[in-house]
Formats: sequence, structure tokens, C-alpha cells
Amino acid sequence: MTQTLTGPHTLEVALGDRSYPIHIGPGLLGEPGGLAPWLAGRQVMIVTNETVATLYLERCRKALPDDLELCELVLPDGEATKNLEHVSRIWDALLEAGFNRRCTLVALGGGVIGDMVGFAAACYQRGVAFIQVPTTLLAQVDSSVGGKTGVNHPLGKNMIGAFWQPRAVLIDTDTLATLPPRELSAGLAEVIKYGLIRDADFLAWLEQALPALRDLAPAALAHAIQRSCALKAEIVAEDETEQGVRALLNLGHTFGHAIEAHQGYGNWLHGEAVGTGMLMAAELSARLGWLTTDDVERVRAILRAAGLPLEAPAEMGVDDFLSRMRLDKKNVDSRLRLVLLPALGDACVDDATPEVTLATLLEQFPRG
Ligand SMILES: NC(=O)c1ccc[n+]([C@@H]2O[C@H](COP(=O)([O-])OP(=O)(O)OC[C@H]3O[C@@H](n4cnc5c(N)ncnc54)[C@H](O)[C@@H]3O)[C@@H](O)[C@H]2O)c1
Ligand SMILES: O=C(O)C(=O)C[C@@H](O)[C@H](O)[C@H](O)COP(=O)(O)O
Ligand SMILES: [Zn+2]
Repeated sequence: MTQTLTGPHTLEVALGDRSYPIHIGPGLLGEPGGLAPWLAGRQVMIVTNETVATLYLERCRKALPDDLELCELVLPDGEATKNLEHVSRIWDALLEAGFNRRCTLVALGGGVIGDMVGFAAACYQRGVAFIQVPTTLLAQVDSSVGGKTGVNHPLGKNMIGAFWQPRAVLIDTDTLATLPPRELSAGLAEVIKYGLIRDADFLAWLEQALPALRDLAPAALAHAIQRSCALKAEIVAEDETEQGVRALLNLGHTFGHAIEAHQGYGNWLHGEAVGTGMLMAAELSARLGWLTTDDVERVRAILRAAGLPLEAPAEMGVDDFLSRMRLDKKNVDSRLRLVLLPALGDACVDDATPEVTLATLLEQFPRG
């Protein structure tokens, strides 16, 4: 597979009159007025968190025109803040500023900020414009694209939310220079996911590119981000509200969301839980006679090379998994629907996994 250049690159999420661009490249946030084309009016609020504000708020201000009614809201950091209380703080700030339906929210940060700001935008005065400016690898390859917005509930991940598309996604790849290695690995889990569900060539490329990606090599990162966004944009354009193929983007998430909720949001990073969940899905696929043991070892090796955990939490028993998994949003009536792998590079949704096979996998999967 040929690598694309590191310079600016634009993709489109094709959704008719709600289509929007994904701009990818180094230094995009530094371009004066670069966010101007997607503003709905003069009222603009940048929402970010304490960590990202210190690093990138000034740059984001510069990407906006001068003649605005500009407000800034800096929320606390962390997955544990992804709840209605913090979304309410966004609504409070919008009302206190007197913002109307022609306002625009700018989500500057990782997936937590993006999901909350998108949900705040979806509900404020029944829907206002928002722009995604993702600053983590995970947000750049996944959460900023596709319009899934929302918050967690103590009983389940992303249980309250809405589909609400951004007006644009601006990915400044320079922001990854400050990302802690653990967060980079978490983002790589979602990158690997695309290879596993839809693109065996990309998976093979990743197997050799992981050291370069972990070293933040610009060409490798640019290719990983562009290919991930292209695959996600294609799936979202086909199935915006997850009636069919979009569910494949949930590979590893039925297990992963159970881990995140059980462990208390933030103790396991989303990408870490998804990585372990993908290994569980691969093991289950092998038990159903689909993947070979060599395939499972390839999955284990690529996750290890990405620096992701390969064992489930020690204190999580079979019932801890099953009770959380029974609340999964993909389920129909009381039937579990799991994303599994008939082959590497090909995924399906399965609702016929025998309970005993699943329970045995959950029982025997390594704990750390
Ligand atoms: N909507 C979707 O389609 C979708 C897809 C995948 C994940 N998600 C959600 O995204 C969330 C995870 O996102 P995340 O992994 O970005 O986590 P995050 O938003 O918590 O960000 C991770 C950490 O990195 C910090 N950070 C952000 N940018 C930085 C930078 N450039 N330099 C240094 N530090 C930086 C943040 O402050 C935070 O501490 C989860 O809630 C998950 O459910 C949503
Ligand atoms: O965009 C999607 O669709 C996804 O499933 C992407 C996932 O990586 C992401 O974690 C998403 O938030 C999970 O959605 P959920 O519907 O399972 O909460
Ligand atoms: Zn995810």
C-alpha cells in the first residue's frame, strides 16, 4: 500500500445537504481565520478542557475571525466528566451569553469534549451548528467523524445521546506532538479496528508501521489518519444512524464498554478497553470456527505492538461482563448482538452465538 503525503488532505462525509469536510494536515489550527467558512453566525463558543486549553486554546482563537461575539468555556478533564452535569454547564454558558440558534460551538479536545459538545449542540434550542477540532489520535480517527454524540450513564456507556453531525472536522496533526504515549496507544486501538473490520491491506500495513506510528513519524501518522477517516466516512455515508453496516464500527465495544463501566469511567481508557474487547471478539470468532489460531495470534501481536493491554480486569467475573453486555445498544429484545470476525478484514454482526460459548470465553479469557 502506498503512503499518501503528509501535507493537507481533505475528505468528505457524504450526507446530502448535511455533507461536511474533514481537513487533515499539520498546522491547520495555526491558519488565521481557518475556521471561518463553517460558522453559522457571529456568536461562537469554544468549549475545551483544562489540559487542552493550556496547549491549544490560543491557537484555536487565531483560527477564528476577529469580529465575533466569542465565548470560551473550559471544563475539567476526564472521562468521568462525560455526563449531563457537564453538558448542562455548556447550556448554562450559552444562555448566559445570550446565544441564539445561529451560534456555533467549537469542540476543541479529545473524544470526551467532542461527544459532549456535539450533544450540547444537538439539544440547544433544538439544534445548533458545531465544528469538531479533535486533538487526540482517537478523536482524529474516530470520534470527531460521524455524528455520534452523547454522555455516559453510571449503568452504561454513551447511553444518553443523539446523532448530530458537525459542520466540519479540522484535524491539526501537529497537536499529537503533546499527546501522552498511553493516549496514543488508545487511539491506535480504533485505527487497528478499521483494518480488522474492513481493510486487510491496511491491517498488514499497520503491522509493520506500528513502531513508526508510536514514534509519531509524520508520514505514517498522516496515512493512518487519512485511511481511518476515509473508512469511517464511507461507512457513515452508507448508514448514518446504525441500521446496518455502521454497527461494525462497534467491534470490541460490547466487551470494552462493559469494562469501562465496571471499572469506573476513566480507569481504563476507551481505546484500551476496545483493544482488549477486540481480542475477546477475535477469540470468540475462533471458538465459532471462523478465525484460525494464527489469526488470533496476529490480533494479539498487533495489539501488543500498539502498547495495549491484552488481559481483562482481574476483578471482572463472567456475570459482571454479561450483565453490562445485556444493556448494549445493539441488542434487539433480549438477544445479544456481537460484532465478530469471519476473517481478518471482514466483520459481521452475530446474534446466534451460543450463550455457553460466550460464557466459556468470558471465563477462560486471561485476567491481569
Ligand atoms: N462519537 C464517537 O463516534 C466516538 C468514537 C470513539 C470514542 N468516542 C468517545 O471518545 C472518548 C475517548 O476520547 P479520547 O481518547 O480522545 O479521550 P479524552 O477526550 O479523555 O482525551 C484523552 C486525554 O488527552 C488529553 N488531551 C487531548 N488532546 C491532547 C493533546 N493534543 N495533547 C495532550 N493531551 C491531550 C485530554 O485532556 C485527556 O486527558 C470516550 O468517551 C469514547 O466513548 C466516541
Ligand atoms: O461511530 C460509530 O458508530 C462507532 O461505533 C465508533 C465507536 O468507536 C465509538 O466508541 C462509539 O461512540 C460507540 O458508539 P455506541 O453506539 O456503541 O455507544
Ligand atoms: Zn470506540
